Amino acid sequence: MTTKRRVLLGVNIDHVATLRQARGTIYPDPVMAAAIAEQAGADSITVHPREDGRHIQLRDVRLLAQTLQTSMNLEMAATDAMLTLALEVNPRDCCIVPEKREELTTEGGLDVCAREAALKDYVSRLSNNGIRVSLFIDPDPRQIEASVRVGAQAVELHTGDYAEATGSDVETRLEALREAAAFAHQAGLLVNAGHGLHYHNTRPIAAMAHIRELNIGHAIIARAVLMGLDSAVREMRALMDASV
Ligand SMILES: CC(=O)[C@@H](O)[C@H](O)COP(=O)(O)O
Ligand SMILES: NCC(=O)COP(=O)(O)O
Repeated sequence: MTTKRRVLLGVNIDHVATLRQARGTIYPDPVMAAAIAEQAGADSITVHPREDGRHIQLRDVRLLAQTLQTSMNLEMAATDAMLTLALEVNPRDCCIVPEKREELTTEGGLDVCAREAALKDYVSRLSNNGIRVSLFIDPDPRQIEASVRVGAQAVELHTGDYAEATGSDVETRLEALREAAAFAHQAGLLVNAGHGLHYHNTRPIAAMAHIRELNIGHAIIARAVLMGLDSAVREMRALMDASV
C-alpha cells in the first residue's frame, strides 16, 4: 500500500489583524483565529509582524507563543528588533523575508546573494537557539545556492509571480518553481512555498514534488469573511429581535 504524501498547511493570520487595525478595535483577534485554524487542520500558524505595524502586533506574537497548539512560523525582516523578538518567543520556524515600508505586499524574494555575510551571521544567531530558519526567495538557483551557504535549513519559494501570471506565462512560472523545488531538495533544503496562493491556483503547487509546506493567508481569510457572513448577519438579526 502506498501512503499519500501530505503537504503541510501553514495558515497566515496577518489579515485578521489587518481588519482589527483598520478600526483600532480589539476584534477580530488573530489569537482566536489561530485557534480556529488549528481546530480546522492547520499544521502551523504564520505571522509577519511588519515594521510599520499594519497588522500583527507584538502582543499577538507573544500571546500566540503561549497559546498555539501547533507551531509558529515567524516571518520577519532581518532586523535587530525582530531578532530580539524571535529569541524571546522562540518559534519553531523563522522565515526571513524582504520588507519595504511602502509596499502593498511582499514584492519579490530575499536577495541572499547580495547579503551573504550579514545573513550568515543572522541565520546562525537563530539556529544556534534551536530555531529552524527558512529564507523567502524567488525560484532562482543562485539564491538557493546562497541559502545553503548562509546555513538556512529551508527555503520558502515565492509563488507571487506565478499567482500573478497570465496566459502561457503561468506554465513558465510553474516550471521555474518545479525546477527550483527539485534543486533546493537536492541541495538538502526543506522546500516550502507561498504568497498569493488561492482556491484556483494552489493545486499545481501542492502537487509539485518536494514541496513540504504551503503558507497561505490572504485567500483563506478573504474566503472566511464571505463564508461566515450569512451566520454573522443572522446572529445580529436574532440579537436585535430578542432585544425588543
Ligand atoms: C511574506 C509574505 O508573503 C507574507 O508576509 C504575507 O504576504 C503577509 O501579508 P502582507 O504582505 O500583506 O503583509
Ligand atoms: N509567506 C506567504 C504567506 O505567509 C501567505 O501569503 P498570502 O497567502 O497572504 O499571500
